[in-house]
Amino acid sequence: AAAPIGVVGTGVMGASLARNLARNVDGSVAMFDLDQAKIDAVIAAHPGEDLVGYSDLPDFVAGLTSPRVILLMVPAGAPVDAVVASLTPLLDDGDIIIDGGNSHYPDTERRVAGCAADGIRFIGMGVSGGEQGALLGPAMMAGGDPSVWADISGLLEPIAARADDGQPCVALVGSGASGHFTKMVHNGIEYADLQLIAEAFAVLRAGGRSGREVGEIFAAWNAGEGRSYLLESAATVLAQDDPQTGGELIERVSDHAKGKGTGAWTVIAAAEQGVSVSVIAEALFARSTSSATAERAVWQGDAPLVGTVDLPVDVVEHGYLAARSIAYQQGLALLAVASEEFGWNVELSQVVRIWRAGCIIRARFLDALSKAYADNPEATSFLALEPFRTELLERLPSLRAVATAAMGACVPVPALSAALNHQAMLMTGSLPTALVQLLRDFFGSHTYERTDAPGHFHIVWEGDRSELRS
Ligand SMILES: O=C(O)[C@H](O)[C@@H](O)[C@H](O)[C@H](O)COP(=O)(O)O
Repeated sequence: AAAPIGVVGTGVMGASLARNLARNVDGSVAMFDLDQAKIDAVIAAHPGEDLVGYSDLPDFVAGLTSPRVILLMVPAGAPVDAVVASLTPLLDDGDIIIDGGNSHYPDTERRVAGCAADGIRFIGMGVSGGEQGALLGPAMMAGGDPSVWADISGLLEPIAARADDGQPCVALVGSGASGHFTKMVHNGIEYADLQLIAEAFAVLRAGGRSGREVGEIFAAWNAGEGRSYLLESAATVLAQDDPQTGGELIERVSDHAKGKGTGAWTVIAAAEQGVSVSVIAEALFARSTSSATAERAVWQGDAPLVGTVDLPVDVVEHGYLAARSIAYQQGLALLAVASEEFGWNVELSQVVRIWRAGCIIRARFLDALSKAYADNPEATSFLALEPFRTELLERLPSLRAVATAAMGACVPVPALSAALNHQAMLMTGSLPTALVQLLRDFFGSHTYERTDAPGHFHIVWEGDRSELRS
């Protein structure tokens, strides 16, 4: 019998999603890969799972029910365009292509329009959760036409992660490329939280603890209000022995951090939208600096600056939690501004509801956050809403203590301090950026605004220094 859905790509995510679908949809799941051996390997490894493999694209397309639903799980960029170009001539009006990879949202906008011209309905959908998530229940953020969603939601809801209230962590978050933009922001927040955990790790280690001891502290934090997948994962990996030396694995892992692009895209989108995602940006640049081998080598001969940091563990915990909430707020602010800019009608309560399970940035506080957004859909910042406002104000002294102590001991904490600086700027009545404005007027006649009169003003700096109003 023909399959209700087909998956292109048998990599980690593609194969895991196909198997998850095979367990949850009525009928078989078609899988396509140019390499028949890869297909055979996946199917042979999972006998009894209703998977049908193809390495001939026309056969694969013919093996699908109509309207055809094809989920692409291939690397972002040219591979997606190549598959779409091969599929298009084989598909009929109304057939659906879902791009489930980490595609860049402008590419998705282009592909939606391109496919529409051929009568094909293209939808971009962010999928989060890694291999285990894809297999057992990912979080999925789709963006596009509600009529397309109506045709695919029945296939996707059964495979999605379930939050504690039983709701599937999948939805149409908005129109256009909002699905991939939401996933990009998810990844940006992931970058920030990974870096914040790494900095908390460095501060606790600078207090003379071993990696294993810090792991136990993270396990304790994970048992509390800060509960999250990344804290749980940090506790797990820090408890890992090195299979080669028997010592702590963390001691043998290179500190050169890599990235595949979604963090950079988030920072670029934020710069274009005029939104500060400084915590995410510092996390991105920390990866760049960690991998600046030649420049780091220049300083390796000099005496290390790093001193010791002696702080109560709960102060570090509260500092970390404050910075984490600021990173989430920065990401969600970017999503709100972009949704406005592009007319996507993204509801933040819906996005946060999806992030409660299955995805990498899932965390306990998202339950309360999705409720807070549902009650306050127009909220500018969730940190202005209770209980988050009071929590942040209570934790800010800890964030200041951690950032100050760390910087005093030259333990690099770019993300923690970015969070502190960002919040401090929001809470400061008059910022020194007034001088930036005046200097821009001085060297570039860019004009400035006054706090006591509407309009734009300019000083005739090279003349009689009179003030002109425009
Ligand atoms: O949500 C997820 O399942 C992950 O975010 C996933 O998408 C992937 O692991 C990231 O792309 C890693 O990104 P970097 O390689 O850039 O760290």
